[in-house]
Amino acid sequence: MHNQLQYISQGNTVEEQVYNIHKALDNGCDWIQMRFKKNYSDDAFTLAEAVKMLCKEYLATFIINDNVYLAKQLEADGVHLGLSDMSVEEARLILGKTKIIGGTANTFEDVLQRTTENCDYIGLGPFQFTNTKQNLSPILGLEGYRSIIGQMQAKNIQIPIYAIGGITLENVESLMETGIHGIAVSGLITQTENASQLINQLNDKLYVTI
Ligand SMILES: Cc1ncc(COP(=O)(O)OP(=O)(O)O)c(N)n1
Ligand SMILES: Cc1nc(C(=O)O)sc1CCOP(=O)(O)O
Ligand SMILES: [Mg+2]
Repeated sequence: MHNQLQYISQGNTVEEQVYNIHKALDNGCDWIQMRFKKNYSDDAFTLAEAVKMLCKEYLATFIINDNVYLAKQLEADGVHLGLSDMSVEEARLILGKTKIIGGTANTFEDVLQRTTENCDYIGLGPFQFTNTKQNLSPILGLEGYRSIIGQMQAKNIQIPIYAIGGITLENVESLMETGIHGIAVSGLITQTENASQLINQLNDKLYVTI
């Protein structure tokens, strides 16, 4: 089963992105989503090459946001697709059966769609307000996760759910209690002054052994 903590990278330049991703890897994050909104530029290819090498060095999972062709070209471990990105079906034809294809969902109806499309996981959000992404869908909050995951359980839908959107360390335990599989975070890890302590604390709350 997939790791429970995904770092979604930030940075306006290749250098900023590499710095932030290296910091996350060097402090214990083992699943990177390269999210570089100049996605179809030469810089994106340069960045993806560097991130692929870093993830190989750290034995981390490497997926790319939006750009399926780049993921294919770099033989990344997979992609994350939003509801207005390439279809999961088309991405699966391009990437093949062994690659990870994650999909965004904002409602239970989206979850049903992602399940029908056979996504490997769902990024369900936004949990709360965040400046990291523009044009957010309606905020879900804890009640939103409880409602959607309750509907999933009623229909025995078992696709892994990752909460995303404005997540802080204080939110993790209550989010995990809703039944999510894990979390995807961006700003929390990018902005921390103590990445090692933060990532250890996040992992302690995520990988709780009963
Ligand atoms: C894990 C995860 N969940 C959701 C998203 C959002 O993807 P998308 O809706 O395509 O928006 P952009 O990230 O492309 O702005 C994600 N990237 N990762
Ligand atoms: C990339 C993304 N997608 C979201 C969604 O709701 O689909 S929220 C989001 C931003 C996540 O970054 P941060 O942890 O800094 O809030
Ligand atoms: Mg997208």
